[in-house]
Amino acid sequence: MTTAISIFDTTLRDGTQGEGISLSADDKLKIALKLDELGVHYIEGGNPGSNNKDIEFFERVKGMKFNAKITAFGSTRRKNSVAEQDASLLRIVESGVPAATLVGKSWDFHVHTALQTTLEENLAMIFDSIAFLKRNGIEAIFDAEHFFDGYKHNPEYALTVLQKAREAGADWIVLCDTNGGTLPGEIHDIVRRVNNEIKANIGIHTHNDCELAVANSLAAIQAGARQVQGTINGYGERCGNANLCSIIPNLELKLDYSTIGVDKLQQLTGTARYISEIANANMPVGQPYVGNAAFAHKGGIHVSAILKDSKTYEHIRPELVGNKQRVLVSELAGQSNVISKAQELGLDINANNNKTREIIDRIKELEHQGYQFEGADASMELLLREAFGEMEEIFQVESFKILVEKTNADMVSEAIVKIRLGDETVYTAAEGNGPVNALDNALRKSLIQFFPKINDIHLSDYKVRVIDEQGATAAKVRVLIESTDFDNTWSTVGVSSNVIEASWEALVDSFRYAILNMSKVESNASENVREQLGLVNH
Ligand SMILES: CC(=O)SCCNC(=O)CCNC(=O)[C@H](O)C(C)(C)COP(=O)(O)OP(=O)(O)OC[C@H]1O[C@@H](n2cnc3c(N)ncnc32)[C@H](O)[C@@H]1OP(=O)(O)O
Ligand SMILES: CC(=O)C(=O)O
Repeated sequence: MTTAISIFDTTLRDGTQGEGISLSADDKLKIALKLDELGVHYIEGGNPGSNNKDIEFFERVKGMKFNAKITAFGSTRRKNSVAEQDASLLRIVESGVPAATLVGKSWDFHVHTALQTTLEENLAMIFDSIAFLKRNGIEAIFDAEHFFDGYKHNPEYALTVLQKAREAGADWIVLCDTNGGTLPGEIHDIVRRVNNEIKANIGIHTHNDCELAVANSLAAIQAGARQVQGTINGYGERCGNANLCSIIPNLELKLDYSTIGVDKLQQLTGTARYISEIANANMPVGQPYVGNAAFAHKGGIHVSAILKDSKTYEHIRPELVGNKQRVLVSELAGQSNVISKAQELGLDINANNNKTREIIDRIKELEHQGYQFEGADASMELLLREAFGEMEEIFQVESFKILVEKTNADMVSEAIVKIRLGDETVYTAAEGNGPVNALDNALRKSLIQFFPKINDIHLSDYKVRVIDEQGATAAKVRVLIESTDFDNTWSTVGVSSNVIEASWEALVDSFRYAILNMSKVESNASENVREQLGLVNH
């Protein structure tokens, strides 16, 4: 019989205390709906005593149906006052939530220094505030701030704090490692002792200042905690909160606890990426379980083995958390990487094909020159298709020219591009706010008449990296361009000692790739041009 662990998500509250994370009420609503789909049990939406955005969020969720309990956050009443008149507690009641978290001090040092009150008054603040929530029919979760530091300095007072919260009717007592400085062994030991002393539902809330928030949460659960608080992608104050994207699968797949269930677990990667988009925070590629590289294999020896059995280099099947295996092709590749990539693209290859060795040699040579294909999936696909003779010559570049004019008021770039499509030669000119933008506009203008869907494509990222720093302004540069058509995103690479040429190379690859993929699904090119380009299936 597996033990159930309650998952308490505080992405919308403690997550927004992370530097660079700021969510509108709309964003919060979208994230709350996504978290509800994932199956977390509590969604802490914010602090209605803090700002109007959070008040708006709670107003808007009032009429909506959630499976999770929408939870409001606040602190115990102010010192020397009464709970019934405390603005923050009143806002919580007005927000109409079924559950609320109240943070209270459990470290005597904080009572003296931060609150500047007596130990007795702090106990009264905790008791009064929890009792007030309970009188208003609200489930009360008590977050014992700095509990572990408090327990280490004055265990008797820290335990009295918990006891007070319990006497007032707290439904959960959550032990917080607020400063994130406690180690897993200490957490395990202290939670076990608390569990023996206090008859209550115990929870854990950790921060990642020693990069131990996940380990500490697991240690607490193994010592008897039954609720874990954390955030998606580990967003949160300073170094962040415990990352639920690691805690949930560790509990479900490694420790045999039940949380959201193994079916919902498959939504984890999608949820993490969706929330990172809304939060406008890039996910680290190597983020465990849900990162793009969590199951990406680069070394030739690894790839050779995973093709025989994925378990050789994967601790779980990526599909269990909604992620997928990826094979990267780079200078560290062996023939297995190329075979795998070619098979993924539906190209006909086998281990004895001499082409494999030629392709690897070419990739290694290009990477030696400065190309980097692991971050340029589309350029890699074009290279492989070309090597296999499966690449239609969609258009040929005959020439391009750029003029840059500086006037008093402005700096304008103009590009003139000459390309051949089938037996037509197309000249176009376009302006842009810089030379690359002008080239992009001119190339787009010449292609759009044949492929109207080009209109949907735009550059979503443009990165330049100096490869040979010693060459200074004569150094080689690598340009990586990311393009998107809203449904798909792809990346291309160009290398040259001239930044415009490198950008042009990446730009041309991006359009070639887009048109190639359009032709597979639906092309808007006129029949005549499609015929000439060999894009028509006879
Ligand atoms: C561990 C945590 O993450 S706790 C949550 C932290 N999150 C936030 O602070 C974000 C939201 N906070 C806010 O919007 C504001 O800080 C507010 C609205 C809560 C308070 O704003 P202000 O009234 O201007 O006070 P300010 O932020 O300067 O100081 C906090 C006050 O709360 C008091 N306080 C701190 N913790 C508690 C507590 N657990 N119980 C009661 N009072 C507390 C402090 O002693 C201080 O009081 P003081 O002004 O008498 O010194
Ligand atoms: C409550 C909380 O966020 C903390 O103690 O870290």
